[in-house]
Amino acid sequence: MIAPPAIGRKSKTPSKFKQDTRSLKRKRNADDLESLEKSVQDLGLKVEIKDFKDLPLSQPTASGLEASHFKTLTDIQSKAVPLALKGRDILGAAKTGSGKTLAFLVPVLENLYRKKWTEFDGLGALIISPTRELAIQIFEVLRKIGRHHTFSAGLIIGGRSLQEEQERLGRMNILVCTPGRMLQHMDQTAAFEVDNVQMLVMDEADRIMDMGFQTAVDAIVEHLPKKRQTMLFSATQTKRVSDLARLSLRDPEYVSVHEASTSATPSTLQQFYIITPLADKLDTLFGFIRANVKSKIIVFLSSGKQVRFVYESFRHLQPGIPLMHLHGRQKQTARLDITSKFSSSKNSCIFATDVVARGLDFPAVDWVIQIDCPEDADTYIHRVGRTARYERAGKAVLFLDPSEEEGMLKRLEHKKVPIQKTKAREKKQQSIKAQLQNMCFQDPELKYLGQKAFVSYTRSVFVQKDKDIYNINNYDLEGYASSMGLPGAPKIKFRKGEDAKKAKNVPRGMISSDDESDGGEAKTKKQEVRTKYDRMFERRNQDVLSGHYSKLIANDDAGETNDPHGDADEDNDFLTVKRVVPMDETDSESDEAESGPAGKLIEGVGRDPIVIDSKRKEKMLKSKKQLLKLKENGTKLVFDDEGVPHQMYELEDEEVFNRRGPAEKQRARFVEDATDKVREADVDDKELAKAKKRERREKRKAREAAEQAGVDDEEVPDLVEDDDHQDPMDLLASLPLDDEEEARPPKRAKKWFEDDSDDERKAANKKKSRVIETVDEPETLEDLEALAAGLLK
Ligand SMILES: Nc1ncnc2c1ncn2[C@@H]1O[C@H](COP(=O)(O)OP(=O)(O)OP(=O)(O)O)[C@@H](O)[C@H]1O
Repeated sequence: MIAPPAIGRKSKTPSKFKQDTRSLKRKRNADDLESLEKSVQDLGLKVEIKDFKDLPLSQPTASGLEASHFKTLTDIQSKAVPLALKGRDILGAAKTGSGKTLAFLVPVLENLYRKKWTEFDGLGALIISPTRELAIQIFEVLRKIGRHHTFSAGLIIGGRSLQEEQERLGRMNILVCTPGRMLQHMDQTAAFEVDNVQMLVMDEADRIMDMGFQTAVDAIVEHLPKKRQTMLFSATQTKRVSDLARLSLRDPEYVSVHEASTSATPSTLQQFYIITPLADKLDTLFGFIRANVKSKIIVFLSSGKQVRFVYESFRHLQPGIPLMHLHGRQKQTARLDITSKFSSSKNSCIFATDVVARGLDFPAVDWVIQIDCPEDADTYIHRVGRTARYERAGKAVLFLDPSEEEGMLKRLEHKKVPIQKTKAREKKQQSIKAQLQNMCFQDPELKYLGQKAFVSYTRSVFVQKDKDIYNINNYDLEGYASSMGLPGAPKIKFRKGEDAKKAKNVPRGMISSDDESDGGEAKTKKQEVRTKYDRMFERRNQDVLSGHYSKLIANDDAGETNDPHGDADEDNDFLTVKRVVPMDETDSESDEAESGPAGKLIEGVGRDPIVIDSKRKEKMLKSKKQLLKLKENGTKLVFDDEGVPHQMYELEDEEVFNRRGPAEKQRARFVEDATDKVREADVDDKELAKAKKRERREKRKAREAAEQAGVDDEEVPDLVEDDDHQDPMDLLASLPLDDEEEARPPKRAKKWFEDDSDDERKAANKKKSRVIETVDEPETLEDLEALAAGLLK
């Protein structure tokens, strides 16, 4: 300790005093750090620590926790935090909603703090999350409990320009990121150094280690220093997480707090399943939502298209509760907006894909409904984990097709998931089939969406690995299509050997679509007799669907391929029907629709047949003018006196040609003759120009003389040249130059965003204008990052 200044001594100057105070503070901090480090070393691992105040934590973390109202530790926290503070590698597994986020964030802040990490030390901790939403959530918790620290923290999840992110990266001490984006930066951002990273954390590690993310994670880990602390957390510990050699964990501590527990899910969670044939599940779901309008509900579906169809159709049916939808193909801004709206809502129902299944912490969710069976028991556990979080109560219902019951129950039992059978109340059941049919008839876009949803659902079932649960032949697909309001089930051919998990993570565009098999053709019941109504229905929708029609309707002649990316909204390559049509088949769409868009090869004269493999070509064929471009150019012929046609330029007989001398001489003579002709013509032109000039001068003189003499215009012979005789050169000279085109309205620069002034213009051009999609930067993300700067004092 430094002794206080003795009384009576000569008082110090203010600057000297300031210096002393600073060094005093520094010394005290060093002492504090030393004693903190000692406390951490002495921390016994046998005693269970209940309160955060009993942990050897720095003042900034302690006050951050207190300000966020975290007092007592959860089970996973009390086991994992002391170990992690001591620098041990951790493999943590604990039930959903049990507080894993703090279990790694507290050690991240503390360990960097004790290492006296500053902005000059660069990146100290990297936290990887499988989804953007989860990354944002982790970042928010970090911001809350780290508010009194001086570290800088960043969120690297895409959604803004790479360059913008690059500028920030160099300054970050703690990064929360998604694997793909992180890897992109490691490869492309020169100033981004990861050599100093002390801690690597993976939240929802099993998902990150899933197929698809594996390569990205491997590459990231390769960039990181070998000597570091690694922590993996998940709600379900799978074999893959235990396969740790590739992550170079050093003698990791397995912290699995609920291993001995009789259930893998929180005890406050009530779980039910209901047997509902595929063809009835929309009815059952609607009945359920109608009966629970005063609740907060999450409904899980298998694909983005399923989500969109159910959302759009239920919205029209107005069940009496606010509806939302969330899937991976929405823009980042929309996703953030919806997530926060659902978080703050009291009663609402959100339709979602597994993008929200992991880690997301929505407060006070009453029900989790899984209308499409999850791909495995782990996914089931993560989905139901969105309710009954941190000691709250919650309920979950799983819809099972009769064919899925046995297999799924076996899997759940194996994973220690207690679930009871229940039944929907007959009274509450309500069929919405007729309404959906009517809606699809009225709204072709909805019908199209339904077709896509049907296809993506069928595909999702087909690609499932667990054939004990999923067998495409067991489902009543025709009945399902009809329950969606569709006039029939689109026929689909599938590809063999697809992996559902892999397909989920692989980026679009990486899939080849041509190795198809007849494998499991969608089971369609006996061909129903098509009524007049059916035909009318199909015809009515052709205008809107024509572009999509060929992709969705079965075609036995032209091959169809199945893209495993049902989620891809614009997956035009999903069912691509390559048609070969004659060039003049422009009006044949309706006929074709009646008979099915069968592929025909019509050979155009002297030209290859046109293959319609893009929207652009299809559009082109509709316009005669455009079509002309595709046609062969005509040949101009000259007829002689006998009426015999000749080409415009016919080659002279070689002998006649040779008789006139060698080719080189003939060429020289031709050039000479041509030069003479041009010269003569030039002389004539000059003569003519001179004469005209003279004439104009004379006319001008005569006009001036007449004006001086005071003669009326009428009396003067017509001296003004009429337009017909105007000199073409003068006329040319009078035309505006390119850059003088003031009269012409300037072309509007292309805009990729809209501003306020656009509103007025749009209102004026309402009918004509095309909607320009806004490509806004995600506001909430910016806000978040601005807030993160709060960490950087
Ligand atoms: N010590 C604590 N005291 C009070 N509340 C806590 C504590 N730790 C976590 N919570 C709260 O519990 C909820 C769940 O925490 P968290 O999201 O970390 O769970 P999780 O285990 O990561 O869940 P999942 O496996 O679903 O990702 C959060 O709302 C969080 O604020």
